[in-house]
Amino acid sequence: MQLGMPCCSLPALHQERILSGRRASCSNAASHLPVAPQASRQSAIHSGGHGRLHSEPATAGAARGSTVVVAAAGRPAPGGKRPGPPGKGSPGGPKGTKGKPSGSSGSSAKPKPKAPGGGSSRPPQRQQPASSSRSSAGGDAGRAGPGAASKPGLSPKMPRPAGSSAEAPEQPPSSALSRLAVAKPMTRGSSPAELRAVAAARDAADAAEAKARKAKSSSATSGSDDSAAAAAAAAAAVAGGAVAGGPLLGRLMTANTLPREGADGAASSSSSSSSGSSSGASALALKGLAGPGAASRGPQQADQEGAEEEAEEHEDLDEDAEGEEGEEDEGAEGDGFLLVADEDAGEGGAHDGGDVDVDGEGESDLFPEIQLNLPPPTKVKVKAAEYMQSCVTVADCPPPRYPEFAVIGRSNVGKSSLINMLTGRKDLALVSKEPGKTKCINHFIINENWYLVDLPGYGFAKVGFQGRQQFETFTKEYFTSRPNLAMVLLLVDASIPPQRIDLEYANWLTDNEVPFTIVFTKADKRRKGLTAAVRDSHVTAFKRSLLRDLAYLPPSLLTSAARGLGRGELLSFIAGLRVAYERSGRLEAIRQGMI
Ligand SMILES: Nc1nc2c(ncn2[C@@H]2O[C@H](COP(=O)(O)OP(=O)(O)OP(=O)(O)O)[C@@H](O)[C@H]2O)c(=O)[nH]1
Ligand SMILES: [Mg+2]
Repeated sequence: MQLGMPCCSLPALHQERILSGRRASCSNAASHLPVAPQASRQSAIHSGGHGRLHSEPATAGAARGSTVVVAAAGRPAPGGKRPGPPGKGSPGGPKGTKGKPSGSSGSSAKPKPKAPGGGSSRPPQRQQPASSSRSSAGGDAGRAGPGAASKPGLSPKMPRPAGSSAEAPEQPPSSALSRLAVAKPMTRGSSPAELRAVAAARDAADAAEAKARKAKSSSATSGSDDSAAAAAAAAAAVAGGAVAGGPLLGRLMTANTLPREGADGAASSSSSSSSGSSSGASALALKGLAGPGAASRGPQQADQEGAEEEAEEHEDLDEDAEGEEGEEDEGAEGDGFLLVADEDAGEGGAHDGGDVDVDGEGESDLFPEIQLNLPPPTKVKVKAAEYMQSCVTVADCPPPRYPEFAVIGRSNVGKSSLINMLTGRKDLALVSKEPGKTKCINHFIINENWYLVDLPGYGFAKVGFQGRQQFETFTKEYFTSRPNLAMVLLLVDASIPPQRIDLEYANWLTDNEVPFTIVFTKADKRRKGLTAAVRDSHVTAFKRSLLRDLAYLPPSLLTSAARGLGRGELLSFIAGLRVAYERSGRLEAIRQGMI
């Protein structure tokens, strides 16, 4: 399968003027992803308990979709409601070494180094505090972003209104793109009855699928046509979906009945099929992400592989990161999730969200994870990775010509480090022990055909309310209005228990139909009391907590920027998303000004 091809040359890209505010019109970056949420069950990682997330009435939640989100991705339709930013935002900033603040949306291409936002002894800072970026000139930095904040009904503290299920995203106006992925089975606020219905639907789908497989295998010997069985399975799934969440859910669940790749990589019959039709799409997801077998080889398992490695000081992180320029990524196939090694304590300081209560009673160990219709895993080589610019408004971002992947998470969770690890560059993004380093929307162009974006972290108390508001505002505005945003990587520190602010952020993304994938970080960390098992329990607890609001979990994987763990897996996942994105036609629509 061919990975995304450059639609235009880099020079051309640089010459193009920065897109001027086209935000809200775009429905959603992910809607185009040929994704299909799926209710496959994953074995769970046993953890000791789980978190109790909100104080909100347990509206059981519905599938809010993360799953859906992931799959669906939609952005709130104009006028749609956007719950206010969840947590507290924190400033952050990539390392500024070379470029100039985005604001330079100007036509020019290469950003000039700008004074380090806080810079220090580091080389030229490429990033600048929001307020200083050009966009800020436009008045963005400190203003209440057009995003959520300015929208009615938004509340910076994310608790979503109970019964928000009714907030089902509106269909974006005349979107020429497939909305398959936008389907949102259920939304938060679903009643317990709805949840039970979802569970029943899942069971029905699973049963139907099993039946179809059985029929297929028997037909193989009997020579009978298995299409009837498959159809029956699909029908059953649809029926289940209808019960649980309506037609859309049924549609999504239908995907469940499609052949999918086995956990071990045993390609299913349709693994190479083209996207689009459900029948052709390989219903499988990347190994270890959402596939049925994922469960068995989930993050936890990853631990076992590298569990004994020693943890490293944060400062040494870069040195340990795997991959050098041009290095071929290994492990995209087969090795599944990575990792883990061990080590020391958390950096402290950055969390102010508070641990989530963990109690773990009675929750199922089976985690229903969304399944994406992506191409088979592939090895990815990062041949080129360059810093482009920094800005604080969507209007000042680079032209939306390529699929874009943004990294978000609490301050100090390892966003910039992950970018360096993925690209195999030590100093592409600015890393610091001090929370709040990244302060702008920093664009990096990879292989000249996709963007990686580093964002300010949230939850950094020291920034103060106003500062958090600022960062949150433009960050969320970015999420909800960047037309080419293909996927958000929500980083969650696996070395600490679930943090309320992370859960809130996940809910916010879901509510706003921003597709996201959870990337657990710092899998290598070890300290007293933090063993691989404890780390796994954090991962499990986080997932369980999410399931209190979502019917399905978004894809997730475990990583360690210090060890390079998860690099191949994540690059492969991104490659698949890029292909899906291209096929969706959304980029083309953006290019043609349709979105
Ligand atoms: N042990 C370990 N430390 C890590 C890992 N990833 C990041 N760190 C350390 O965590 C600290 C913060 O890393 P950053 O990449 O700057 O975090 P960030 O999320 O970009 O932070 P802000 O920009 O402030 O929001 C640094 O000291 C890193 O070395 C990891 O995988 N393992
Ligand atoms: Mg950073």
